[in-house]
Amino acid sequence: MNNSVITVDGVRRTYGTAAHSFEAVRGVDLHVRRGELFALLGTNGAGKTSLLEVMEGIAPATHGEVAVFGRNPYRERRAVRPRVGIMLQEAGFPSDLTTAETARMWHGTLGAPRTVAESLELVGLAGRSDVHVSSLSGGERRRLDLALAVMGRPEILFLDEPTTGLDPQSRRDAWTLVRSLLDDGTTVVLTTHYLEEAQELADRLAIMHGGRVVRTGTVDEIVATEPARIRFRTADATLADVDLLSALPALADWPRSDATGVELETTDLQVTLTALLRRAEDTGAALINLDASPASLERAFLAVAERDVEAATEPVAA
Ligand SMILES: Nc1ncnc2c1ncn2[C@@H]1O[C@H](COP(=O)(O)OP(=O)(O)OP(=O)(O)O)[C@@H](O)[C@H]1O
Repeated sequence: MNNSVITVDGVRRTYGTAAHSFEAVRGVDLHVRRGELFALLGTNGAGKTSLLEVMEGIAPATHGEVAVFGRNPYRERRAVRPRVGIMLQEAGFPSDLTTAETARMWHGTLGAPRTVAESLELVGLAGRSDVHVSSLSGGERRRLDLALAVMGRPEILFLDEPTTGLDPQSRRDAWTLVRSLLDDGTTVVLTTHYLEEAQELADRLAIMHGGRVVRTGTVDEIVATEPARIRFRTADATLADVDLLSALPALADWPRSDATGVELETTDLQVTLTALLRRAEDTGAALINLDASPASLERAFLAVAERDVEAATEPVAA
């Protein structure tokens, strides 16, 4: 982990005090490597923003340690902040300034920034320079946030739901910009609710639920933790019999069969499917609406949300 630029070690974050406290982050360990895009996914209220704010140095951890470039981002903010770019979920710009005035104001606070024109150009806002922030659309405001976050040529860029509210084309333009920053060596930490976004951009990701990281790895590694599925209907009683189906190879779970059809979960789609097709051929039975689908990041995400409900409702640690 020598190339880690961020390490998070046993981090907890509690809001409020005593009887009214709520522990939003419940002991997280992770690291982010130089030059990678690390995505934080999670259910609503999972603790992504709470954790991100600790990594950004906006808030201290209640317990545990965070190091960014080997320094505490909260206590050593002066050393760390100039090297990072932050795009919050809500920026709150003065609405009576124009886009260009807002960008110029931010420009004045930075060390060796990109020009205002270049920054606005990068996010496709060059043509909106003279428009008041109050007149920008929600998506345009997100793009202005992004322009300011990248203006200081950060080594690490924190993006909290950067493409929420963007239309599909603007979202893809944002991905192109993020990819070009990665090509230039920028490290990116991003939270998102768009699994497609994580799939497109992330080198590694963590799925949070109930204040904890419950899955971490590459997209392929996380998807590999989930079984593939085979579904079909059949008029043949033998093929729908769960006891007989349970003898199929590589099943991950007991087969399910009801009036709507049969569902099989398998750790090896090809092996199970081949055996099923052979059995259908031997008996001459038709497999109606046969559907075989590999595991997906979406399935892994939904499984986390379903299986780990207890983690979310567990009492707060003292
Ligand atoms: N200032 C606060 N005071 C008390 N509780 C808070 C505060 N901020 C957040 N929380 C709670 O902490 C939990 C985690 O919130 P957080 O915003 O970190 O989640 P998230 O994963 O970013 O959620 P979302 O995907 O909905 O944006 C939530 O239950 C939230 O209600």
